[in-house]
Amino acid sequence: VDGRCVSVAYMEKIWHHDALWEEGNEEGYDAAHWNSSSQSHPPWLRFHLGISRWQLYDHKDPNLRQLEEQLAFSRIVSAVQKTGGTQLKLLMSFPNYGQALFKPMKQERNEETNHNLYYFSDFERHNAEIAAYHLDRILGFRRIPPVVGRLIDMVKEIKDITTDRKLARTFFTSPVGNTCFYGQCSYYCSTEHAVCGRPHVLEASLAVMLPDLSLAPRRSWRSPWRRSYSRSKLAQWENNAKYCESVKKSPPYSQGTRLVDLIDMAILDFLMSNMDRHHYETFEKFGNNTFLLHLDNGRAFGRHSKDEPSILAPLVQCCRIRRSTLLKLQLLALPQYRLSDVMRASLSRDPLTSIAPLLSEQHLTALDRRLVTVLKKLRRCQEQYNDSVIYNDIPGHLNFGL
Ligand SMILES: Nc1ncnc2c1ncn2[C@@H]1O[C@H](COP(=O)(O)OP(=O)(O)OP(=O)(O)O)[C@@H](O)[C@H]1O
Ligand SMILES: [Mn+2]
Repeated sequence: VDGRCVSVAYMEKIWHHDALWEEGNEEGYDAAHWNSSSQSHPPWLRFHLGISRWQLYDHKDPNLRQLEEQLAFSRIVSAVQKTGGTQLKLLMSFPNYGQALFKPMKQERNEETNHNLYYFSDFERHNAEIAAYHLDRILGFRRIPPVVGRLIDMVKEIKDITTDRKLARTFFTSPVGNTCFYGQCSYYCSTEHAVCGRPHVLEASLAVMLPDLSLAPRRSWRSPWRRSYSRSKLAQWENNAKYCESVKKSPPYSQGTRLVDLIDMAILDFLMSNMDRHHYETFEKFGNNTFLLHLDNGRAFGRHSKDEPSILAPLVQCCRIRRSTLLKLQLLALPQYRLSDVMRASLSRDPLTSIAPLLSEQHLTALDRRLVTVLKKLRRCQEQYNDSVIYNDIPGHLNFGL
């Protein structure tokens, strides 16, 4: 039983729908002449079919470039608000039936999140979604769906084509003549928090949509290290240094790779300073023995001048790490593979880099500084617990220590 579960359901849907699509085409969409040969599949479908129990896409997946290109350049035929979640998001569709989750630019690249703002009131950043995808891939996790940056014509690609009346009604022209809209959502969807173009061009992130929930249902898990979303209360893990002991004993953390996967996620979040990881998701069909989806990274990369050590609590309190992750971190700490350099190079392939680098140099420097911190914490772990720190997911690998 491997990745096929998602795939089989998908193939069934495609085969059922082929006939329909070839008969009458919806407006703006291409005729779908797909068959069981993957050569005829559009990139988003190849992405869906390639999702496995262990990762979203393969290390050397040749489809990734094509998928990114589709997200960046394919014509947008539909844009409607996506319900669920707290901040404004749009669901965009392409002529080949591919779909993407759109998040608009709300903050300038060099702006740091206000220090008096609680993490749960922070804005989401389009560049954080993009940078998180690159970081996750560089760390070898491949647990974030591909995201690209794109300049959107708010009039031609949203207002003029949307069938979402509620969305269309929130468009207005600002005092200086820029096109703005605010949509409907539970936070920041008001004239004061409108998203405005220059004059109607807007930077945004587009993340490829995962397979529909009806085909590949997902389970949402509360993180044991989630923060208290109250200004006055502390969470259990903040008071109890032995907290990990109880987590380790309780399913699903007591078995398989769930705990080290959670620690991987904590390392990713510490590097990009994301305090907002209250939940994570898995594909239901893969059961408990599967990778964790790292969705919703918009609140990462808010501050470069400050690190947030508490994000590393799962690592510090459990003192455990996958060997593959450790080796990757050690590699990225070497001068010739420096994390900041690899990130800069990787991000430079995103179309929005031509407007401005997606992460400022200060954010890149912060990545290197935080990586040193992670390795320091691991060394301290090994002084304390020796060999039990490394979870050997690469059998046959010789142990050279830290
Ligand atoms: N690429 C994706 N494909 C499919 N579904 C997605 C994708 N990214 C996010 N989602 C779903 O959309 C939901 C809302 O997205 P997201 O968490 O980014 O928005 P949000 O407004 O920040 O939500 P919240 O306030 O609950 O954190 C997520 O819980 C997730 O289930
Ligand atoms: Mn969120």
